[in-house]
Amino acid sequence: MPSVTAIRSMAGSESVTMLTAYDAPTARLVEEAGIDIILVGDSMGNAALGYESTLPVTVDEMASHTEAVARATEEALVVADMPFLSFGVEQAESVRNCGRMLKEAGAGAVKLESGPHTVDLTERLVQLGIPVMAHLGLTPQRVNELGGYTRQGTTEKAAEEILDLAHAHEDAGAFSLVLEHVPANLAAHVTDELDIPTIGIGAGPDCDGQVLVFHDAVGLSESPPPFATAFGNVREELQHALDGYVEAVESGTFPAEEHSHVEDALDELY
Ligand SMILES: Nc1nc(=O)c2c([nH]1)NC[C@@H]1CN(c3ccc(C(=O)N[C@@H](CCC(=O)O)C(=O)O)cc3)CN21
Ligand SMILES: CC(C)C(=O)C(=O)O
Ligand SMILES: [Mg+2]
Repeated sequence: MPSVTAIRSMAGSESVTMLTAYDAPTARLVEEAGIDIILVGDSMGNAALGYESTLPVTVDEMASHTEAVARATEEALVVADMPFLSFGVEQAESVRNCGRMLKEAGAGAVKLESGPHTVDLTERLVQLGIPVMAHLGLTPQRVNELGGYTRQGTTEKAAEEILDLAHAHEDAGAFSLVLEHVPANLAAHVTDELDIPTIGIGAGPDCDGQVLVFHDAVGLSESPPPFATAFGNVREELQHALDGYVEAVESGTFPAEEHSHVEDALDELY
């Protein structure tokens, strides 16, 4: 795994690449592509577990999927995305939940959807040896408060708040910062101001790195966010394969002779 120190040192020089993965075979593919960081995102709530949002994802689910990803990963840094209310209620409980991801699940760091309430927690986690990736801008766990997945930091006041919180989390010891669905000029400014790398999603081209949800990036999502780009059409490929399977079974062309074994010893009997 690249250390979080290696990731931190990429700020301003190399591009940091990050993608989500929620299972072992996906993690293997993502790693083979040379991705720096694999995020076991709580987006698995909607992308893989069939929930409407990320809110129902549990600590046990995150630990289980992080374990699967970590087992399949050798080179990339594995980051566990802490689910809604797994942190922030009480500090001791937050620390234990985050600690589990390193101690039991094999992650190298955790990500917290950040706000004024995560500054002290970030500092405490870093003190204990739990590296923290911060996340500002659109924080989807606040969807009920926000009323939708809308662009954040669009007024001077909101932009200043994001900049201040970015500084506060860097000072608290976060090793990197995700900026989600914010204006490109704000993201560029935050990137300029911080020493730690910024990793953008819907935040323009001037962050130190980029992240996307795997399903969006490969063209598997039915309704990807407007800021995502599909670099392939995996959904169509899968549909084609599945249609082919159904067709072959129904028409009797699968299994063919080469997929079957006739046992000579049984030939006389049956
Ligand atoms: N597959 C997937 N990709 C993601 O990037 C992602 C998830 N899932 N789940 C958690 C959050 C939710 N995200 C989203 C989802 C929708 C919009 C979106 O459609 N935004 C529109 C409409 C906003 C509104 O009015 O509600 C926009 O124009 O901003 C943005 C980010 C990003 N995250
Ligand atoms: C999109 C990234 C940043 C995320 O938080 C997730 O996948 O859950
Ligand atoms: Mg997330």
